[in-house]
Amino acid sequence: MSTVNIPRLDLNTYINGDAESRKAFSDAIGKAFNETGFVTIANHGLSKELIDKLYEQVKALFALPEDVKLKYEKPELAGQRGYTSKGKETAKGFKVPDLKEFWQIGQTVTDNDPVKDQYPQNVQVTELPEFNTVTREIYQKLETAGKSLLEAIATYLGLPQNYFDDKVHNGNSILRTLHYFPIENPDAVPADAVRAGAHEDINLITLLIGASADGLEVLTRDNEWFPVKAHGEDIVVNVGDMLQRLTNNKLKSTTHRVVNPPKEKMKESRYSVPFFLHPKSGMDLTSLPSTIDEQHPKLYSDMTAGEYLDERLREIGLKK
Ligand SMILES: O=C(O)CCC(=O)C(=O)O
Ligand SMILES: [Fe+2]
Repeated sequence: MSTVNIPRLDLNTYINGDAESRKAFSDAIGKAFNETGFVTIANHGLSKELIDKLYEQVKALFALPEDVKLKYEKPELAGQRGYTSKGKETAKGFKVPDLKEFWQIGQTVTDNDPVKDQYPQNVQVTELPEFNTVTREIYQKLETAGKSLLEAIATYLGLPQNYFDDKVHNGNSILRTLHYFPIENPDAVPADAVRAGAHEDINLITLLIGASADGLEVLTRDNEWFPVKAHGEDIVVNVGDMLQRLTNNKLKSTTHRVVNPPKEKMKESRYSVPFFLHPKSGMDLTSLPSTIDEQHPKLYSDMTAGEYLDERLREIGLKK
């Protein structure tokens, strides 16, 4: 098996570090994003207590009766808020849906904000008030950590440190709480059905809580699947297609998947919570001129983040 550069980086050395530590952090995240598209991050600002509280609520949510969960499903919102039941999302290019159910929480802005109309209201779980509050807190903390990571990436790309700030301020990010449900009858599962089929994320970067549970794998340059292991409460951060597009493939949106457990563990649930960091829909994703040259010809057409998201949601079956 090939070795893969997924370094463990300490975000505190960037946020509170001197110029030299900040540069070292930018260089390391840029190099890893160029080579494998993945890093793990320690000291991200989320305490163990907060993460434990989150998972307690996530488990309680998915343990609600089916009919209660279904009343929160909003196909008219393309699954972007509230509940998405089993069998709804299919990875691009796959025929069989993923073996998962999930709940999504979006951005909240003040009533007079120019982007207010673009964001549907979040769906509140009346049965679990604490679910609503803890996921809001997690959303805000991951958004803050994500902004620092984007600063470091901007520096690596030779852009002003604040390049992404106005683009992601009040952006269209999504917090997804995921339940990969127990498989009661492994023999009845179609051979090609997996927890999450091989895919790339749509957004700029993804911050994932809970990847310490087995199952997440990345596809290496040698076309081999390599397991991602996070230490303790560390989060996993990876490049999405929007950042890959902006950088004309200099930063790689690496294909990843979540495999099914061995047969004897199929009756166990797996939970995870990714935060898909999106910009506002108006962000221009035209590849940066500095990433285009004779060796690296321009690969993508020019599009805004909003146009691109629409195209992708149709491809994965969430938008009709
Ligand atoms: O559950 C995981 O570990 C990863 C989930 C994922 O890749 C996604 O939802 O895009
Ligand atoms: Fe993903």
